[in-house]
Amino acid sequence: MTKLLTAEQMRGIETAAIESGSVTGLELMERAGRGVVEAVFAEWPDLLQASHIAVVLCGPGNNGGDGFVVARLLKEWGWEVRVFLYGDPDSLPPDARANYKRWRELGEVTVRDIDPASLQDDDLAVPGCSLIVDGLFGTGLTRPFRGPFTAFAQARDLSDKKDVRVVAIDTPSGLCADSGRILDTAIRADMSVTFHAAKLGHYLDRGPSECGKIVLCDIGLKPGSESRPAVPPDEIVRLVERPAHAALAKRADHHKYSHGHALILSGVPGTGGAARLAARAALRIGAGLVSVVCEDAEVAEHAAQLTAIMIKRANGAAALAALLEDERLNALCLGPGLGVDRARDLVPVALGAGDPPSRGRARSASPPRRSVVLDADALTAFAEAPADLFAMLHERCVLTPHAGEFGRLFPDLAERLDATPTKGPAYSKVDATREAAARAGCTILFKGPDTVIAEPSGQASINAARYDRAAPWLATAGSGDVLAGFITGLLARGMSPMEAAETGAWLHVECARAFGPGLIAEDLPERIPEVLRDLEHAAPRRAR
Ligand SMILES: NC(=O)C1=CN([C@@H]2O[C@H](COP(=O)(O)OP(=O)(O)OC[C@H]3O[C@@H](n4cnc5c(N)ncnc54)[C@H](OP(=O)(O)O)[C@@H]3O)[C@@H](O)[C@H]2O)[C@@H](O)CC1
Ligand SMILES: [K+]
Repeated sequence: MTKLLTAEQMRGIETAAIESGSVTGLELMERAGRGVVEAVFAEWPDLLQASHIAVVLCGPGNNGGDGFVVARLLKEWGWEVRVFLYGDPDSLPPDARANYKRWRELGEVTVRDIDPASLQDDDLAVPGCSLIVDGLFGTGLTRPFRGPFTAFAQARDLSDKKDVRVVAIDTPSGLCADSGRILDTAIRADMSVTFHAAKLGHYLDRGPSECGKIVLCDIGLKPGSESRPAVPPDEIVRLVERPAHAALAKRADHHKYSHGHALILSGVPGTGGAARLAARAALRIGAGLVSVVCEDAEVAEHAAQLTAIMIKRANGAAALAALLEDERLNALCLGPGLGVDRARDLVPVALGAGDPPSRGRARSASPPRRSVVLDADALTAFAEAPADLFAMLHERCVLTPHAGEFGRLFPDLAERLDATPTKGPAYSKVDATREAAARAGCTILFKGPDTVIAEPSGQASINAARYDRAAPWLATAGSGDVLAGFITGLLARGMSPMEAAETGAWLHVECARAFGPGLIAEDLPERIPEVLRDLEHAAPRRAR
């Protein structure tokens, strides 16, 4: 499991380790600085071949302390190093001050007031500079600050070397470690070296754009003891990773009904393509049977296009309710191409929230807990009255909003997420998705390149289509319909909502990456066989 931490969680782990006596803060800082230098040489081996010139920008906290360690190590390597401290040397925290003093035995420090009005940026134009080290702010960024960032921008622009590289210590300064949001302005790094575990901000929002490449440096912090972990496991956000092949494999002794029957509800004639995309995705991901549900007038359109996928007729809410008396139909998908009017009629029935409104019968005492994915129009249909939807949702539901749909159902959360952050830690997409899941009472998958998945218990994960999993071609019409279909198919196969959402999101990105440029939504389900084969080959071989 790849865990992602908040700044506070990281401080908790650091404090627990120091208090246990297993390590000192000074040792951690030394390992952090050394890790940065090793990462620089590993990433840019040409810098090893001769001595170079570096500019090291240090801030008023321990991030600055790491900067002084880096400066010392580069100097010992034979480099010429120019160090700038933004802050008062006498106010540095103890470990940073110790490293400031060690550096001062080797070289000068240009001290700057952190008041931007006093900046003398010309000094930063260091001829021949090959490397800029950003040690201004890390996990302790609490508010927007422009001064050193202006200075940094000038250092980069004024450098006469066009290939000057920028390494950020822990996080690019100005980037909120918890949310990936920028407090006013940020340094853009080519590489960010972070310690013990990546932070949420490395993967959320603007994080991936500002961090360059992420390098994880082990500074020897041991996990907390099982009985008293420094961070409760439930509070840790996970990065969604490659699913186990066993979770997706089919057993030889199973038949099609062992893998469930997924229903995809479709809309008026001419809009059925989205439902067919979702249905194809559900079938490819391994649902035993998949049916598109439509009204009489839409049968011809679907029949002309579908073969393995069946067609079931249901003219209106009462007919759907009758259809759903068959309990083998265990997963439903509503939304892709459904139309908001039809969604308003059918969503309550799909959720087992009583019979169709027109019949007016009392709500069933124990509605069937069938898995239901709501996407697109099925979400927009409740924009005027989200509470009505939340009252019907249950624990087997998954909502898959993009940012616009999220804003329609959770306008207050979206507003907080959209507001310009004025202090750190800023409100994050993880915060918003967790609150939304708690309010809705079901799993929420909040789409984007930084897809966040959360369930009402607070468990949360990020499926990042960034860094080495970037999939820009996923931004194409119908891609969301396919994702909804993948999740529905996995639910039909018996996965929990959280597992289905995570696995579906991971496979969605993997299929896009397997296809590459030129991808359209139709291509995504067709890549599933290749992706499943790769998973099988990556799985550890069983002992004979
Ligand atoms: N945790 C670990 O295990 C390890 C951590 N390590 C390193 O420590 C880093 C965290 O150090 P940190 O906590 O001292 O925070 P840091 O980012 O240096 O900034 C705090 C200072 O900045 C100030 N300040 C903030 N915003 C400001 C603004 N806008 N404008 C002006 N000032 C502002 C803030 O002032 P205050 O808010 O207190 O008034 C405070 O003085 C971490 O990222 C990693 O690099 C490693 O050594 C290895 C082990
Ligand atoms: K930094």
